Amino acid sequence: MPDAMFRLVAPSIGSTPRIVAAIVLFVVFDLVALLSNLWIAEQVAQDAVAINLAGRQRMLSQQTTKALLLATRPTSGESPENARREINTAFTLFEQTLRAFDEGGEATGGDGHRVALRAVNGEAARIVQRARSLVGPLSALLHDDRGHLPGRLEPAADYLVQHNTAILDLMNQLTSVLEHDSVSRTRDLRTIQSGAFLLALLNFIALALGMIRRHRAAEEAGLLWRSQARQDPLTGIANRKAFEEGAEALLLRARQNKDNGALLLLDLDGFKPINDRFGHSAGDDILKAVAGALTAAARSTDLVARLGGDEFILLCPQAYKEIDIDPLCERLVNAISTLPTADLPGCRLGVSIGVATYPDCGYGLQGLLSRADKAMYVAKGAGGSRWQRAA
Ligand SMILES: Nc1nc2c(ncn2[C@@H]2O[C@H](COP(=O)(O)OP(=O)(O)OP(=O)(O)O)[C@@H](O)[C@H]2O)c(=O)[nH]1
Repeated sequence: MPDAMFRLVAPSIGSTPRIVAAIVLFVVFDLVALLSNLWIAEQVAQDAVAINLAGRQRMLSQQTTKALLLATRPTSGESPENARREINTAFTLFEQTLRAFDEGGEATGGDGHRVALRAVNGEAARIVQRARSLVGPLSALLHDDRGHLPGRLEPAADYLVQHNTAILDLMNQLTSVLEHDSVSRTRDLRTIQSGAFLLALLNFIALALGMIRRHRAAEEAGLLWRSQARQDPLTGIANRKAFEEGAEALLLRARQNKDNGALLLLDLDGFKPINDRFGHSAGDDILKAVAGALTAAARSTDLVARLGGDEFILLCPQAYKEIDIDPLCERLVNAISTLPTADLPGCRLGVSIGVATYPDCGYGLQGLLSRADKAMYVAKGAGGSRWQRAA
């Protein structure tokens, strides 16, 4: 991911409180998506029941009409008693369902179980109210004072024949409006669900990016710390620890391959007077210049380090005795003795170099160091600004 985008999406999520906040948000968004899913399923189930019952109202209305006609104008073989029972059952169900649509409450489902209906609203409520006012007179005609079917049903049959089409039409409208409401309610809920899912996803991405960012920062801090722990803070070249690690690995390889090489231990001559006469910072500048001169003179495969004070060291793999080492030492002595000291009048800088070669002095780092140290003191004792190979 490009860095600019990374910064845009996860501006400062790397800190612990922000990661915790992002995890909490992730859980919340996911819960919203889950709950809206359950809510949608529940709504769809309730809508299906309501649509089904609205459809059944048409059938009940037809059934009541037919039974009323049979009860009032019996044809051959039809039992008026059965018809009266059917009127009672069908019309009671019809009325009960219409009331449940209007006021909310229980109705009887197709399988005889009780089902809870929500009161409909909007256009559906207006249709239900119109239907109830249309059915109201019929209800009065079909129930006597004790709530039973009256003896004479002709007025009810006439009323229903007259208004059945209108009632059927209203029940058709109710079914369509309920279907339409259900579709748009489901669509709205889906939008909420998709939004919650999208937010959860974005939050997850931000969270993941935040963690990557945190991981990267920790890695960078570790790298910086490791490089600082291996660097001489004044000169910027490797310190003793880094040199020892690198040299051990190099000498191990050299031992396995039976390679030649050399360890050069360097100690400046005449450094203390610079410090004493011109101050510590003038001495620091000299140490930095020496480090630069050594690095410039060394090959890219050589290890160059400052051991401390005015002591430096070089490990030169695959350096062949005099052929390579003498010219290198000469270059180093010249480079250091010709460092610009114009603003340090009366000071002469030089360097004494002790050289221990391998395999002659062995492949062990400590052995090479001690032989080079002794050789360096011989060079210094002989007046400095020279090199000496270990005996
Ligand atoms: N400016 C500066 N001086 C340092 C630093 N580390 C050590 N020194 C000084 O380096 C000097 C080293 O002393 P010597 O080794 O006697 O210096 P020298 O004059 O070259 O003497 P020989 O080595 O005997 O030739 C001491 O004065 C230390 O205080 C440093 O980081 N910066």
